[in-house]
Amino acid sequence: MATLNVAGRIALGREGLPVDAVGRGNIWLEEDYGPRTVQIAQEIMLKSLLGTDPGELELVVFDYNLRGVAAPFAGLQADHLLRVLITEKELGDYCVKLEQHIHGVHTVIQGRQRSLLDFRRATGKRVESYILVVITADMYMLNDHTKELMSILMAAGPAAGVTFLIVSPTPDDASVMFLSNKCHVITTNTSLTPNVSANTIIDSCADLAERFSKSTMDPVLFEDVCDTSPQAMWTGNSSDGVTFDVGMYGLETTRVTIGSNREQLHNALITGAVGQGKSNLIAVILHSLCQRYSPRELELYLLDFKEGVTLRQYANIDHQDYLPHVRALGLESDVEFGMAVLQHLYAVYQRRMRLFKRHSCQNIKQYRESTGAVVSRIVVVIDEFQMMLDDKSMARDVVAMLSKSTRLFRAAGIHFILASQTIASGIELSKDSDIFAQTPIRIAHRNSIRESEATLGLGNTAAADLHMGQAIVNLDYGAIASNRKVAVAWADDAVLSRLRRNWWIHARDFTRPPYVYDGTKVIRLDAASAEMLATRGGRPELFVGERISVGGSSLKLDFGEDSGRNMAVFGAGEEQFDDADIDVDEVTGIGPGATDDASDADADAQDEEHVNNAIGLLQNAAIALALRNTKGNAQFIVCDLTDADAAKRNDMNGFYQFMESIGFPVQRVEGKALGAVVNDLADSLTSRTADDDLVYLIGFGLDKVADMPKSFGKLVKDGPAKGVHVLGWWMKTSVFESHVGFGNNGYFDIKIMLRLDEREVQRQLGPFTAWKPRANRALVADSTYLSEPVTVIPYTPVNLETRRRITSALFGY
Ligand SMILES: Nc1ncnc2c1ncn2[C@@H]1O[C@H](COP(=O)(O)OP(=O)(O)OP(=O)(O)O)[C@@H](O)[C@H]1O
Repeated sequence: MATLNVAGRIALGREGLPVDAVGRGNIWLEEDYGPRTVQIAQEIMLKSLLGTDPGELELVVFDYNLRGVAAPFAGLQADHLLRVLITEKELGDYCVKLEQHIHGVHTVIQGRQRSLLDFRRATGKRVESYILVVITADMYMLNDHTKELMSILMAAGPAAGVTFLIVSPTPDDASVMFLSNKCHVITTNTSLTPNVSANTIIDSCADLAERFSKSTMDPVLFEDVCDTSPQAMWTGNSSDGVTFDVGMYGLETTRVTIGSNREQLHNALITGAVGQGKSNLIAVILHSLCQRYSPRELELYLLDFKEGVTLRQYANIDHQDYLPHVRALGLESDVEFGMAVLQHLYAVYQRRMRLFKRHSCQNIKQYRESTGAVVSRIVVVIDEFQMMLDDKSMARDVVAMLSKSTRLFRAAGIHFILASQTIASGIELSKDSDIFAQTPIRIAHRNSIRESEATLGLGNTAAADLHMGQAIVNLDYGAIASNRKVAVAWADDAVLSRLRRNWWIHARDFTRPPYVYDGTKVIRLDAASAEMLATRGGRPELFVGERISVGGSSLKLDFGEDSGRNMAVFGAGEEQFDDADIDVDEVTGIGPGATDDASDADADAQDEEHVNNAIGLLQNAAIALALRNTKGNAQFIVCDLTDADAAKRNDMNGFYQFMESIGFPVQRVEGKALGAVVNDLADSLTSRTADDDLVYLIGFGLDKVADMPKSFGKLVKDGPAKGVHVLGWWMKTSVFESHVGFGNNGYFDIKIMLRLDEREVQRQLGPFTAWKPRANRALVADSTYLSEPVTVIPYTPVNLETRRRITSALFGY
């Protein structure tokens, strides 16, 4: 239970002069410009602070006369318990804020008590907080507008917890009497001997800051705002939107309904500086939704553009249970996955709208009401969504897609909650942009004035004055009058994880775990083994990697006996690192004395950071072609010109052994013998018959071939239609071009780009192809089967574990 101490009345000086203070009355201390006045003012400030619970009283000081009145209190600034105003303009602006603050306190009290002090006492709750405004100025010199505003504030302030301490001469001057007569006046003649020293103040402030940091926050509990009882679980119907809980506004629970046809609030924006409670709020929103609606009524798509730690626990990673409402989870999302989710939802939107139309309905609510069928609401939460705009080359497309999504998808019951630390710098998200216009729900945690205005609207700086765990909830596009300062509920994971487990137990039989996308995860060929083997014996196919999509399907490419079915991989397959100091044995874990049988040693040896994607692409292409070949009519000829280090790191030995173990021993060719092999293969083309084996000539690191015979051009041109295909990796496209010869570039249908210059990419794939090389990504073009290049997470080189899994899928052991 909260203690509610407040320095409503203090005793001043050695004489113990009683004065009404915090939440009760204003004080006018007549200024005589001597040290005593400052000391008395400081004593009032200190006693107000010490008599009130730590953190419950904020000091705001406008020391116009430079009396140094705030100096010993400086230790409070870090905790936002002291605010210093420097110019008269700042005082004027602050008075406007105070007006809003007092208005807000009145809305909370709703006339149920005469003052905040009485209201707190009656309810026993820490509703709102107190402010002591200290002004040292010759009040008659302030401008009339400020004085008029102050007169209103001084009259209304104390009842709303705002107290003024004015240190100014001549309280009986006609030009200021309308102010001083709202105060208890302490004149210069009052017999008062100050009894606190500057040292006492400094020490007391240090102590106060310490107590404040240790004080239990007395948070609003999740259970206080959301009915977590089993009876309340999944009782909600999402036909007309979904309602989530946020926290307490005074004595009321703040709930927000998103997607209702009546209120027309379809999307939300959440902002807040680092550590001010954004992640906590998202957890509160998600769990209150999941408690209220069953997975049939509500589906979630959750994307995190940061490290994705909070979302991890909603997936069945390292444990069995998962959050059954979630369809897709993006941990460490990237723009491509963000866009893939939006595309996926666009398809859902189109399907739903077609369905509604068939029943002559315009939106989800009408459809549900007229048919009685259940169609879920979909809520998409994108944390740090502004990071989707960081890549300038894609920002325009992302904004267009987000605008479309926030504008259209509502009719299909799809709503967005966009969260961000910072939006002020995003020009694309300026207040006039469509995304903002479609996002009436604004929730702002503490932030800079600029961010507050960016979230709530020009002039609405309320978020700059919040404490951690508080938020301004505004359901009217940020209109100042609609600000509500809400104490956000505290999402204690002990409580939430119990709920999640319970939901899972109830839903595991009719839900699937969410699809989890982790942009940094290493994916290997075994992820596709079921698919690869299901149609074994069918047309030859290459398995390249995982598409960036909801569901993460594999990208496979037909590799049958048709002209052009050759594959070229371009660019560095790994980040260049300075390997001069790196001991290969250390990197691979294979000691000098270790066996040459790398296949056994490799499992832990492949340093995932340093695997080579080009090598992986070729290895995996060969394995997929071999695995799917049930006739046993394929020859694999490999020329590996990579250095020994790369071969070891990417376990070429293990690869050869595996090919042999599945019935396709690899014929290995030295670099100097490659020309002869190429010549022979080219010569053999005319006499090849349908009974001849398919031939796959695979070259790793072909840039090293200085004297590629001219017949290579003939081979790539005429080979595929006769069952002879080339799969090669070149670092440089210029070397590739000189190898294939003039006019033969087009006989490589499949071109895969890794780390190489965008100009080189454009030379191969056309001037409008955008490609920024990144770790763990490849751009795949297939001039026959893909309408445009596709970004994939390429399968990395096979390791022991992958080979075991594939073997067991193949042979059942
Ligand atoms: N409503 C609340 N009540 C009590 N404590 C809270 C509340 N919200 C946040 N906190 C405290 O603040 C800490 C930071 O909160 P949170 O992680 O949600 O901030 P954030 O804004 O998401 O930060 P970041 O952007 O760094 O992830 C929490 O660990 C918690 O201790």
